[in-house]
Amino acid sequence: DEENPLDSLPGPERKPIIGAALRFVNLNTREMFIKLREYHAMYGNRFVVKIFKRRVLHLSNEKDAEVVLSHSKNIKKSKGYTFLSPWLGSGLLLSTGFKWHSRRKILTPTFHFNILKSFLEIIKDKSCDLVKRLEEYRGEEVDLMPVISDFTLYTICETAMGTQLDSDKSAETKEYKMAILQIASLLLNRLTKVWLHNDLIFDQLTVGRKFQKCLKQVHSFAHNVIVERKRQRASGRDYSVVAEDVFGRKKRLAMLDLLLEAEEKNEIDFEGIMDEVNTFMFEGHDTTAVALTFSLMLVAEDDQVQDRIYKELQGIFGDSDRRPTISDVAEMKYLEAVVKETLRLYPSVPFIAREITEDFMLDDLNIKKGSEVVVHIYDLHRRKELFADPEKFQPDRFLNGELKHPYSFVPFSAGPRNCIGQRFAMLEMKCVLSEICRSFRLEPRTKGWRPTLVAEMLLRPNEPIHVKFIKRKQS
Ligand code: HEM
Repeated sequence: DEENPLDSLPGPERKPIIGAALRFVNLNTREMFIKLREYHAMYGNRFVVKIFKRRVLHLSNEKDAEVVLSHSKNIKKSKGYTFLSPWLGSGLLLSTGFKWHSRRKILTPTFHFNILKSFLEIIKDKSCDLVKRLEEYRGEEVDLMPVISDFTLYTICETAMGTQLDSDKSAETKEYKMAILQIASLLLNRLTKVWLHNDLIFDQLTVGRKFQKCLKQVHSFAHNVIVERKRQRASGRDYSVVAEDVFGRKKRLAMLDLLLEAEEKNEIDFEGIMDEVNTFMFEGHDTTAVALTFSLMLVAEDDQVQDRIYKELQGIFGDSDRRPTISDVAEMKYLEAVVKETLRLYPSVPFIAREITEDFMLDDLNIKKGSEVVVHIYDLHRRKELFADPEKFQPDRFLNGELKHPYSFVPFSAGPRNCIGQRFAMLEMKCVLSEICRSFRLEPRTKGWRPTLVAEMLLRPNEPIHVKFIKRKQS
Protein backbone atom coordinates (compact mmCIF):
# COMPACT_ATOMS: atom_id res chain seq x y z
CA ASP A 1 0.00 0.00 0.00
CA GLU A 2 1.95 3.00 -1.25
CA GLU A 3 2.05 6.36 0.51
CA ASN A 4 -0.77 8.68 -0.33
CA PRO A 5 -1.15 12.38 0.60
CA LEU A 6 -4.72 11.63 1.72
CA ASP A 7 -3.28 9.73 4.69
CA SER A 8 -2.26 13.08 6.21
CA LEU A 9 -5.92 14.07 6.59
CA PRO A 10 -7.95 13.36 9.71
CA GLY A 11 -10.48 10.53 9.84
CA PRO A 12 -11.45 7.43 11.80
CA GLU A 13 -8.55 5.28 13.01
CA ARG A 14 -6.73 3.41 10.22
CA LYS A 15 -5.73 -0.01 11.51
CA PRO A 16 -3.11 -2.01 9.60
CA ILE A 17 -4.63 -3.75 6.55
CA ILE A 18 -8.31 -3.28 7.40
CA GLY A 19 -8.24 0.49 8.03
CA ALA A 20 -11.57 1.67 9.49
CA ALA A 21 -13.56 -1.35 8.27
CA LEU A 22 -14.74 -2.41 11.73
CA ARG A 23 -16.45 0.94 12.28
CA PHE A 24 -18.81 0.26 9.40
CA VAL A 25 -19.69 -3.40 9.95
CA ASN A 26 -23.38 -3.93 10.59
CA LEU A 27 -24.45 -0.29 10.33
CA ASN A 28 -27.90 0.21 8.88
CA THR A 29 -28.60 3.19 6.59
CA ARG A 30 -29.85 5.37 9.46
CA GLU A 31 -26.79 4.62 11.60
CA MET A 32 -24.51 5.22 8.61
CA PHE A 33 -26.06 8.63 8.10
CA ILE A 34 -25.52 9.52 11.78
CA LYS A 35 -21.94 8.20 11.76
CA LEU A 36 -20.96 10.36 8.78
CA ARG A 37 -22.50 13.44 10.43
CA GLU A 38 -20.46 12.64 13.57
CA TYR A 39 -17.27 12.39 11.55
CA HIS A 40 -18.07 15.68 9.88
CA ALA A 41 -18.50 17.30 13.32
CA MET A 42 -15.28 15.69 14.64
CA TYR A 43 -12.94 16.06 11.67
CA GLY A 44 -14.35 19.01 9.75
CA ASN A 45 -14.92 19.59 6.06
CA ARG A 46 -12.25 17.23 4.78
CA PHE A 47 -11.76 13.77 6.20
CA VAL A 48 -10.68 10.39 4.88
CA VAL A 49 -12.16 6.98 5.52
CA LYS A 50 -9.79 4.20 4.57
CA ILE A 51 -11.15 0.67 4.31
CA PHE A 52 -8.56 -1.89 3.23
CA LYS A 53 -6.87 -0.17 0.26
CA ARG A 54 -9.82 2.01 -0.59
CA ARG A 55 -9.43 5.66 0.37
CA VAL A 56 -12.54 7.82 0.32
CA LEU A 57 -12.14 11.57 0.76
CA HIS A 58 -15.27 13.19 2.24
CA LEU A 59 -15.74 16.87 1.48
CA SER A 60 -18.32 19.42 2.54
CA ASN A 61 -17.09 22.89 1.81
CA GLU A 62 -18.04 25.02 -1.16
CA LYS A 63 -14.53 25.60 -2.51
CA ASP A 64 -13.68 21.90 -2.58
CA ALA A 65 -17.11 21.13 -4.06
CA GLU A 66 -16.37 23.59 -6.86
CA VAL A 67 -13.01 22.01 -7.70
CA VAL A 68 -14.46 18.48 -7.76
CA LEU A 69 -17.80 19.12 -9.45
CA SER A 70 -16.47 21.49 -12.10
CA HIS A 71 -13.59 19.19 -13.09
CA SER A 72 -13.94 18.36 -16.77
CA LYS A 73 -12.08 15.01 -16.68
CA ASN A 74 -12.99 13.46 -13.35
CA ILE A 75 -16.57 12.68 -14.25
CA LYS A 76 -16.58 8.94 -13.53
CA LYS A 77 -19.13 7.76 -10.98
CA SER A 78 -17.75 5.76 -8.07
CA LYS A 79 -18.11 1.99 -7.56
CA GLY A 80 -21.31 2.24 -5.51
CA TYR A 81 -23.26 3.13 -8.63
CA THR A 82 -22.34 -0.10 -10.43
CA PHE A 83 -25.25 -2.00 -8.85
CA LEU A 84 -27.52 0.21 -10.91
CA SER A 85 -25.97 -0.86 -14.18
CA PRO A 86 -28.02 -4.06 -14.78
CA TRP A 87 -31.04 -1.72 -14.82
CA LEU A 88 -29.75 1.54 -16.30
CA GLY A 89 -27.01 0.13 -18.55
CA SER A 90 -24.86 2.94 -19.87
CA GLY A 91 -27.58 5.57 -19.59
CA LEU A 92 -26.63 9.15 -18.83
CA LEU A 93 -26.36 8.73 -15.07
CA LEU A 94 -23.81 5.93 -15.22
CA SER A 95 -21.87 6.40 -18.44
CA THR A 96 -18.55 8.18 -18.68
CA GLY A 97 -16.03 9.45 -21.22
CA PHE A 98 -17.01 9.73 -24.88
CA LYS A 99 -20.31 7.88 -24.48
CA TRP A 100 -21.46 10.26 -21.76
CA HIS A 101 -20.47 13.34 -23.82
CA SER A 102 -22.34 12.18 -26.91
CA ARG A 103 -25.47 11.13 -24.95
CA ARG A 104 -25.53 14.38 -23.01
CA LYS A 105 -25.48 16.26 -26.33
CA ILE A 106 -28.38 14.21 -27.70
CA LEU A 107 -30.48 14.48 -24.54
CA THR A 108 -29.99 18.16 -23.70
CA PRO A 109 -32.65 19.38 -26.19
CA THR A 110 -35.19 17.09 -24.44
CA PHE A 111 -35.33 19.67 -21.65
CA HIS A 112 -35.52 22.73 -23.87
CA PHE A 113 -38.07 25.38 -22.82
CA ASN A 114 -40.51 24.61 -25.66
CA ILE A 115 -40.48 20.91 -24.91
CA LEU A 116 -40.95 21.55 -21.20
CA LYS A 117 -44.01 23.56 -22.15
CA SER A 118 -45.56 20.48 -23.68
CA PHE A 119 -44.59 18.34 -20.65
CA LEU A 120 -46.40 20.88 -18.46
CA GLU A 121 -49.69 19.68 -19.99
CA ILE A 122 -49.06 16.21 -18.55
CA ILE A 123 -47.87 17.62 -15.21
CA LYS A 124 -51.07 19.71 -14.92
CA ASP A 125 -53.30 16.69 -15.54
CA LYS A 126 -51.45 14.62 -12.99
CA SER A 127 -51.55 17.49 -10.47
CA CYS A 128 -55.33 17.71 -10.89
CA ASP A 129 -55.64 13.97 -10.32
CA LEU A 130 -53.55 14.30 -7.18
CA VAL A 131 -55.73 17.13 -5.83
CA LYS A 132 -58.81 14.95 -6.42
CA ARG A 133 -57.13 12.07 -4.62
CA LEU A 134 -56.29 14.30 -1.65
CA GLU A 135 -59.90 15.53 -1.52
CA GLU A 136 -61.03 11.96 -0.93
CA TYR A 137 -59.31 12.02 2.48
CA ARG A 138 -61.75 14.79 3.58
CA GLY A 139 -59.25 16.44 5.90
CA GLU A 140 -58.04 13.19 7.47
CA GLU A 141 -54.29 12.67 7.77
CA VAL A 142 -52.51 11.52 4.63
CA ASP A 143 -49.36 9.39 4.72
CA LEU A 144 -47.54 11.46 2.12
CA MET A 145 -44.82 9.29 0.65
CA PRO A 146 -46.94 6.62 -1.10
CA VAL A 147 -49.44 9.15 -2.47
CA ILE A 148 -46.77 11.56 -3.71
CA SER A 149 -44.68 8.72 -5.17
CA ASP A 150 -47.66 7.65 -7.25
CA PHE A 151 -47.95 11.20 -8.56
CA THR A 152 -44.29 11.50 -9.56
CA LEU A 153 -44.24 7.98 -11.01
CA TYR A 154 -47.33 8.60 -13.17
CA THR A 155 -45.92 11.95 -14.28
CA ILE A 156 -42.48 10.69 -15.28
CA CYS A 157 -43.90 7.59 -16.94
CA GLU A 158 -46.14 9.65 -19.17
CA THR A 159 -43.50 12.28 -19.95
CA ALA A 160 -40.71 9.75 -20.51
CA MET A 161 -42.57 6.98 -22.29
CA GLY A 162 -46.01 8.37 -23.13
CA THR A 163 -47.59 5.63 -21.02
CA GLN A 164 -50.37 6.15 -18.50
CA LEU A 165 -49.74 3.98 -15.48
CA ASP A 166 -52.75 5.35 -13.61
CA SER A 167 -55.55 4.79 -16.09
CA ASP A 168 -54.19 1.75 -17.89
CA LYS A 169 -55.33 -1.13 -15.70
CA SER A 170 -53.72 -3.95 -17.69
CA ALA A 171 -51.84 -6.61 -15.72
CA GLU A 172 -48.62 -5.66 -17.48
CA THR A 173 -48.91 -2.02 -16.39
CA LYS A 174 -49.70 -2.94 -12.80
CA GLU A 175 -46.74 -5.30 -12.75
CA TYR A 176 -44.48 -2.58 -14.10
CA LYS A 177 -45.53 -0.14 -11.39
CA MET A 178 -44.88 -2.69 -8.66
CA ALA A 179 -41.54 -3.67 -10.20
CA ILE A 180 -40.33 -0.06 -10.51
CA LEU A 181 -41.20 0.63 -6.89
CA GLN A 182 -39.51 -2.56 -5.72
CA ILE A 183 -36.41 -2.50 -7.84
CA ALA A 184 -35.10 0.79 -6.48
CA SER A 185 -35.50 -0.31 -2.89
CA LEU A 186 -33.89 -3.72 -3.57
CA LEU A 187 -30.91 -1.93 -5.09
CA LEU A 188 -30.51 0.47 -2.22
CA ASN A 189 -30.78 -2.37 0.21
CA ARG A 190 -27.94 -4.12 -1.61
CA LEU A 191 -25.78 -1.01 -1.58
CA THR A 192 -25.82 -0.78 2.19
CA LYS A 193 -25.18 -4.49 2.93
CA VAL A 194 -21.56 -5.42 2.25
CA TRP A 195 -22.28 -9.18 2.00
CA LEU A 196 -24.74 -8.51 -0.85
CA HIS A 197 -22.08 -6.78 -2.95
CA ASN A 198 -20.77 -10.03 -4.37
CA ASP A 199 -22.78 -10.98 -7.49
CA LEU A 200 -22.55 -14.72 -6.88
CA ILE A 201 -23.94 -14.44 -3.36
CA PHE A 202 -26.55 -11.83 -4.30
CA ASP A 203 -27.91 -13.88 -7.21
CA GLN A 204 -28.38 -16.97 -5.01
CA LEU A 205 -30.41 -15.20 -2.31
CA THR A 206 -34.14 -14.42 -2.36
CA VAL A 207 -33.36 -10.71 -2.60
CA GLY A 208 -31.23 -11.30 -5.70
CA ARG A 209 -33.87 -13.47 -7.36
CA LYS A 210 -36.54 -10.87 -6.61
CA PHE A 211 -34.28 -8.25 -8.18
CA GLN A 212 -33.84 -10.35 -11.35
CA LYS A 213 -37.59 -10.83 -11.61
CA CYS A 214 -38.27 -7.08 -11.29
CA LEU A 215 -35.49 -6.32 -13.73
CA LYS A 216 -37.04 -8.62 -16.31
CA GLN A 217 -40.47 -7.02 -15.89
CA VAL A 218 -39.12 -3.48 -16.07
CA HIS A 219 -37.01 -4.18 -19.13
CA SER A 220 -39.70 -6.06 -21.00
CA PHE A 221 -42.27 -3.30 -20.33
CA ALA A 222 -39.91 -0.55 -21.54
CA HIS A 223 -38.98 -2.72 -24.54
CA ASN A 224 -42.63 -3.18 -25.54
CA VAL A 225 -43.45 0.51 -25.13
CA ILE A 226 -40.49 1.50 -27.31
CA VAL A 227 -41.30 -1.07 -30.00
CA GLU A 228 -44.95 0.02 -30.09
CA ARG A 229 -44.05 3.71 -30.30
CA LYS A 230 -41.53 2.98 -33.05
CA ARG A 231 -44.18 1.05 -34.98
CA GLN A 232 -46.63 3.91 -34.74
CA ARG A 233 -44.04 6.39 -35.94
CA ALA A 234 -43.10 4.12 -38.82
CA SER A 235 -46.77 3.89 -39.84
CA GLY A 236 -46.54 7.58 -40.61
CA ARG A 237 -48.73 8.96 -37.85
CA ASP A 238 -47.42 11.99 -36.02
CA TYR A 239 -47.69 10.44 -32.64
CA SER A 240 -47.55 13.62 -30.64
CA VAL A 241 -50.55 15.17 -32.33
CA VAL A 242 -52.75 12.62 -34.02
CA ALA A 243 -52.75 9.39 -32.09
CA GLU A 244 -55.28 8.85 -29.36
CA ASP A 245 -54.96 6.49 -26.44
CA VAL A 246 -57.61 3.96 -25.42
CA PHE A 247 -59.47 6.66 -23.47
CA GLY A 248 -59.70 8.92 -26.50
CA ARG A 249 -57.15 11.36 -25.08
CA LYS A 250 -54.63 12.82 -27.48
CA LYS A 251 -51.21 11.29 -27.07
CA ARG A 252 -48.59 13.85 -26.23
CA LEU A 253 -44.96 14.29 -26.92
CA ALA A 254 -42.79 12.05 -24.75
CA MET A 255 -39.05 12.06 -24.09
CA LEU A 256 -39.06 8.76 -25.97
CA ASP A 257 -40.20 10.50 -29.18
CA LEU A 258 -37.11 12.68 -29.08
CA LEU A 259 -34.93 9.62 -28.59
CA LEU A 260 -36.60 7.90 -31.53
CA GLU A 261 -35.92 10.97 -33.64
CA ALA A 262 -32.26 10.68 -32.63
CA GLU A 263 -32.34 6.99 -33.60
CA GLU A 264 -33.63 7.94 -37.03
CA LYS A 265 -30.55 10.16 -37.37
CA ASN A 266 -28.33 7.24 -36.26
CA GLU A 267 -27.26 9.10 -33.12
CA ILE A 268 -28.43 6.40 -30.72
CA ASP A 269 -29.41 2.73 -31.02
CA PHE A 270 -32.28 0.72 -29.52
CA GLU A 271 -30.27 -0.42 -26.52
CA GLY A 272 -29.24 3.18 -25.86
CA ILE A 273 -32.87 4.28 -25.93
CA MET A 274 -33.75 1.55 -23.40
CA ASP A 275 -30.94 2.74 -21.11
CA GLU A 276 -32.04 6.37 -21.27
CA VAL A 277 -35.72 5.62 -20.73
CA ASN A 278 -34.86 3.48 -17.71
CA THR A 279 -32.54 6.21 -16.42
CA PHE A 280 -35.29 8.85 -16.63
CA MET A 281 -37.68 6.54 -14.82
CA PHE A 282 -35.16 6.00 -12.03
CA GLU A 283 -33.84 9.58 -11.69
CA GLY A 284 -37.09 11.35 -12.36
CA HIS A 285 -39.40 9.66 -9.91
CA ASP A 286 -38.06 9.17 -6.38
CA THR A 287 -35.95 12.36 -6.31
CA THR A 288 -38.98 14.59 -6.84
CA ALA A 289 -41.19 12.45 -4.58
CA VAL A 290 -38.97 12.93 -1.52
CA ALA A 291 -38.48 16.64 -2.25
CA LEU A 292 -42.24 17.18 -2.52
CA THR A 293 -42.90 15.19 0.64
CA PHE A 294 -40.44 17.30 2.64
CA SER A 295 -41.84 20.51 1.08
CA LEU A 296 -45.39 19.64 2.13
CA MET A 297 -44.19 18.75 5.63
CA LEU A 298 -42.43 22.11 6.04
CA VAL A 299 -45.22 24.19 4.51
CA ALA A 300 -47.87 22.46 6.66
CA GLU A 301 -46.25 23.60 9.83
CA ASP A 302 -45.42 27.16 8.98
CA ASP A 303 -48.54 29.33 8.81
CA GLN A 304 -46.66 32.40 7.66
CA VAL A 305 -44.99 30.59 4.79
CA GLN A 306 -48.29 29.04 3.80
CA ASP A 307 -50.06 32.42 3.84
CA ARG A 308 -47.38 33.94 1.65
CA ILE A 309 -47.63 31.12 -0.87
CA TYR A 310 -51.40 31.51 -0.99
CA LYS A 311 -51.15 35.28 -1.36
CA GLU A 312 -48.72 34.90 -4.23
CA LEU A 313 -51.05 32.43 -5.95
CA GLN A 314 -54.04 34.73 -5.44
CA GLY A 315 -52.01 37.51 -7.06
CA ILE A 316 -51.46 35.28 -10.11
CA PHE A 317 -54.83 33.53 -10.40
CA GLY A 318 -57.27 35.71 -8.41
CA ASP A 319 -60.46 33.70 -7.91
CA SER A 320 -60.12 31.91 -11.23
CA ASP A 321 -59.63 28.18 -11.15
CA ARG A 322 -57.72 28.05 -14.43
CA ARG A 323 -54.72 25.77 -14.58
CA PRO A 324 -51.19 27.29 -14.52
CA THR A 325 -49.33 28.21 -17.69
CA ILE A 326 -45.56 28.15 -17.94
CA SER A 327 -45.40 31.91 -17.36
CA ASP A 328 -47.62 31.60 -14.26
CA VAL A 329 -45.14 29.07 -12.92
CA ALA A 330 -42.28 31.47 -13.67
CA GLU A 331 -44.06 34.12 -11.61
CA MET A 332 -44.18 31.90 -8.50
CA LYS A 333 -41.02 33.38 -7.02
CA TYR A 334 -41.89 32.79 -3.39
CA LEU A 335 -42.98 29.21 -4.04
CA GLU A 336 -39.69 28.67 -5.85
CA ALA A 337 -37.83 29.93 -2.77
CA VAL A 338 -39.84 27.45 -0.66
CA VAL A 339 -38.80 24.55 -2.92
CA LYS A 340 -35.17 25.67 -2.88
CA GLU A 341 -35.14 26.04 0.89
CA THR A 342 -36.60 22.53 1.16
CA LEU A 343 -33.85 21.20 -1.11
CA ARG A 344 -31.27 23.04 0.99
CA LEU A 345 -32.43 21.33 4.17
CA TYR A 346 -33.34 18.01 2.57
CA PRO A 347 -31.36 17.57 -0.65
CA SER A 348 -32.92 14.50 -2.33
CA VAL A 349 -29.42 13.44 -3.42
CA PRO A 350 -27.45 13.98 -0.19
CA PHE A 351 -24.03 13.11 -1.59
CA ILE A 352 -22.23 12.71 -4.91
CA ALA A 353 -19.41 10.22 -5.31
CA ARG A 354 -16.67 10.16 -7.94
CA GLU A 355 -13.89 7.76 -8.77
CA ILE A 356 -10.79 9.78 -9.59
CA THR A 357 -9.38 8.84 -12.99
CA GLU A 358 -6.80 11.64 -13.26
CA ASP A 359 -4.64 13.11 -10.48
CA PHE A 360 -5.74 16.62 -9.53
CA MET A 361 -4.95 19.27 -6.91
CA LEU A 362 -7.26 20.37 -4.14
CA ASP A 363 -5.33 23.47 -3.07
CA ASP A 364 -1.97 21.93 -2.23
CA LEU A 365 -3.33 18.43 -1.70
CA ASN A 366 -2.62 15.95 -4.46
CA ILE A 367 -5.62 13.66 -5.04
CA LYS A 368 -4.38 10.58 -6.79
CA LYS A 369 -5.99 8.47 -9.47
CA GLY A 370 -7.88 5.56 -7.90
CA SER A 371 -9.09 7.49 -4.83
CA GLU A 372 -12.77 8.20 -4.35
CA VAL A 373 -14.25 11.55 -3.45
CA VAL A 374 -17.64 12.15 -1.87
CA VAL A 375 -19.18 15.62 -1.78
CA HIS A 376 -21.68 15.82 1.08
CA ILE A 377 -24.39 18.16 -0.13
CA TYR A 378 -26.33 17.71 3.11
CA ASP A 379 -23.49 19.09 5.27
CA LEU A 380 -22.49 21.74 2.74
CA HIS A 381 -26.04 23.14 2.79
CA ARG A 382 -25.92 23.40 6.57
CA ARG A 383 -22.68 25.33 6.90
CA LYS A 384 -23.30 28.33 9.11
CA GLU A 385 -20.68 30.31 7.22
CA LEU A 386 -22.96 30.06 4.18
CA PHE A 387 -26.45 30.05 5.69
CA ALA A 388 -27.20 31.90 8.93
CA ASP A 389 -29.19 29.79 11.40
CA PRO A 390 -28.83 26.84 9.03
CA GLU A 391 -31.32 24.47 10.67
CA LYS A 392 -34.15 27.00 10.26
CA PHE A 393 -36.62 26.81 7.38
CA GLN A 394 -36.40 30.33 5.91
CA PRO A 395 -37.38 30.56 2.24
CA ASP A 396 -36.58 34.29 2.31
CA ARG A 397 -32.89 33.51 2.11
CA PHE A 398 -33.45 32.63 -1.54
CA LEU A 399 -35.22 35.92 -2.24
CA ASN A 400 -32.78 38.25 -0.58
CA GLY A 401 -29.81 38.61 -2.84
CA GLU A 402 -26.98 36.43 -3.93
CA LEU A 403 -25.73 33.20 -2.43
CA LYS A 404 -22.42 33.57 -0.60
CA HIS A 405 -20.75 31.22 -3.09
CA PRO A 406 -21.98 29.67 -6.38
CA TYR A 407 -21.28 26.18 -5.00
CA SER A 408 -22.93 26.78 -1.62
CA PHE A 409 -26.27 25.43 -2.90
CA VAL A 410 -26.01 22.45 -5.24
CA PRO A 411 -29.07 20.15 -4.85
CA PHE A 412 -28.88 19.37 -8.57
CA SER A 413 -25.09 19.09 -8.47
CA ALA A 414 -23.17 21.53 -10.68
CA GLY A 415 -20.60 21.50 -13.44
CA PRO A 416 -20.64 19.16 -16.44
CA ARG A 417 -22.50 16.33 -14.66
CA ASN A 418 -25.25 18.41 -13.16
CA CYS A 419 -28.84 17.20 -13.23
CA ILE A 420 -30.16 17.32 -16.77
CA GLY A 421 -33.73 17.16 -15.44
CA GLN A 422 -33.52 20.07 -13.00
CA ARG A 423 -35.76 22.45 -14.92
CA PHE A 424 -38.30 19.70 -15.44
CA ALA A 425 -38.15 18.88 -11.71
CA MET A 426 -38.62 22.52 -10.64
CA LEU A 427 -41.52 22.91 -13.06
CA GLU A 428 -43.19 19.76 -11.79
CA MET A 429 -42.69 20.62 -8.12
CA LYS A 430 -43.87 24.22 -8.45
CA CYS A 431 -46.86 23.23 -10.56
CA VAL A 432 -48.15 20.54 -8.22
CA LEU A 433 -47.43 22.51 -5.03
CA SER A 434 -49.29 25.51 -6.42
CA GLU A 435 -52.29 23.34 -7.29
CA ILE A 436 -52.28 21.81 -3.80
CA CYS A 437 -51.88 25.13 -1.98
CA ARG A 438 -54.68 26.75 -4.02
CA SER A 439 -57.04 23.92 -3.08
CA PHE A 440 -56.14 23.14 0.52
CA ARG A 441 -54.92 24.57 3.76
CA LEU A 442 -52.28 22.19 5.11
CA GLU A 443 -51.96 21.10 8.73
CA PRO A 444 -49.24 18.94 10.29
CA ARG A 445 -50.00 15.93 12.46
CA THR A 446 -47.69 17.23 15.21
CA LYS A 447 -46.21 20.69 15.04
CA GLY A 448 -42.42 20.78 15.27
CA TRP A 449 -42.03 17.04 14.66
CA ARG A 450 -39.24 15.99 12.30
CA PRO A 451 -38.58 12.48 10.98
CA THR A 452 -35.20 10.84 11.43
CA LEU A 453 -33.38 10.53 8.14
CA VAL A 454 -31.78 7.75 6.17
CA ALA A 455 -29.40 8.31 3.31
CA GLU A 456 -29.25 5.46 0.85
CA MET A 457 -28.68 6.99 -2.53
CA LEU A 458 -31.50 9.34 -1.73
CA LEU A 459 -32.26 11.15 1.50
CA ARG A 460 -35.49 9.78 2.91
CA PRO A 461 -37.64 10.13 6.00
CA ASN A 462 -37.28 7.06 8.19
CA GLU A 463 -40.86 7.39 9.48
CA PRO A 464 -44.05 8.22 7.57
CA ILE A 465 -44.88 11.94 7.30
CA HIS A 466 -48.54 12.82 7.81
CA VAL A 467 -50.26 16.01 6.69
CA LYS A 468 -53.95 17.03 6.68
CA PHE A 469 -55.37 18.71 3.59
CA ILE A 470 -58.32 20.94 4.49
CA LYS A 471 -60.34 22.05 1.45
CA ARG A 472 -60.26 25.84 0.99
CA LYS A 473 -63.50 26.26 -0.94
CA GLN A 474 -66.24 23.88 -2.05
CA SER A 475 -66.26 23.23 -5.76
C1 HEM B 1 -35.83 17.15 -6.97
C2 HEM B 1 -35.52 16.47 -8.04
C3 HEM B 1 -34.13 16.10 -8.47
C4 HEM B 1 -32.95 16.23 -7.81
C5 HEM B 1 -32.71 16.81 -6.42
C6 HEM B 1 -31.92 15.72 -8.68
C7 HEM B 1 -30.57 15.73 -8.38
C8 HEM B 1 -29.58 15.23 -9.21
C9 HEM B 1 -28.17 15.21 -8.88
C10 HEM B 1 -27.56 15.71 -7.58
C11 HEM B 1 -27.53 14.65 -9.94
C12 HEM B 1 -26.01 14.36 -10.04
C13 HEM B 1 -25.79 12.94 -9.57
C14 HEM B 1 -24.35 12.53 -9.56
O1 HEM B 1 -23.47 13.24 -10.06
O2 HEM B 1 -24.11 11.42 -9.07
C15 HEM B 1 -28.51 14.32 -10.94
C16 HEM B 1 -28.23 13.74 -12.17
C17 HEM B 1 -29.18 13.40 -13.09
N1 HEM B 1 -30.54 13.64 -13.02
FE1 HEM B 1 -31.50 14.56 -11.50
N2 HEM B 1 -32.48 15.27 -9.84
C18 HEM B 1 -33.84 15.50 -9.77
C19 HEM B 1 -34.78 15.22 -10.74
C20 HEM B 1 -34.51 14.68 -11.97
C21 HEM B 1 -35.49 14.45 -13.01
C22 HEM B 1 -36.96 14.82 -12.90
C23 HEM B 1 -34.84 13.85 -14.05
C24 HEM B 1 -35.36 13.39 -15.39
C25 HEM B 1 -36.48 13.74 -15.90
C26 HEM B 1 -33.45 13.72 -13.67
C27 HEM B 1 -32.48 13.16 -14.46
C28 HEM B 1 -31.14 13.12 -14.14
C29 HEM B 1 -30.12 12.51 -14.99
C30 HEM B 1 -30.36 11.79 -16.31
C31 HEM B 1 -28.89 12.69 -14.34
C32 HEM B 1 -27.50 12.28 -14.84
C33 HEM B 1 -26.92 13.47 -15.58
C34 HEM B 1 -25.49 13.25 -16.09
O3 HEM B 1 -24.73 12.57 -15.43
O4 HEM B 1 -25.20 13.82 -17.13
N3 HEM B 1 -33.29 14.24 -12.41
N4 HEM B 1 -29.75 14.69 -10.48
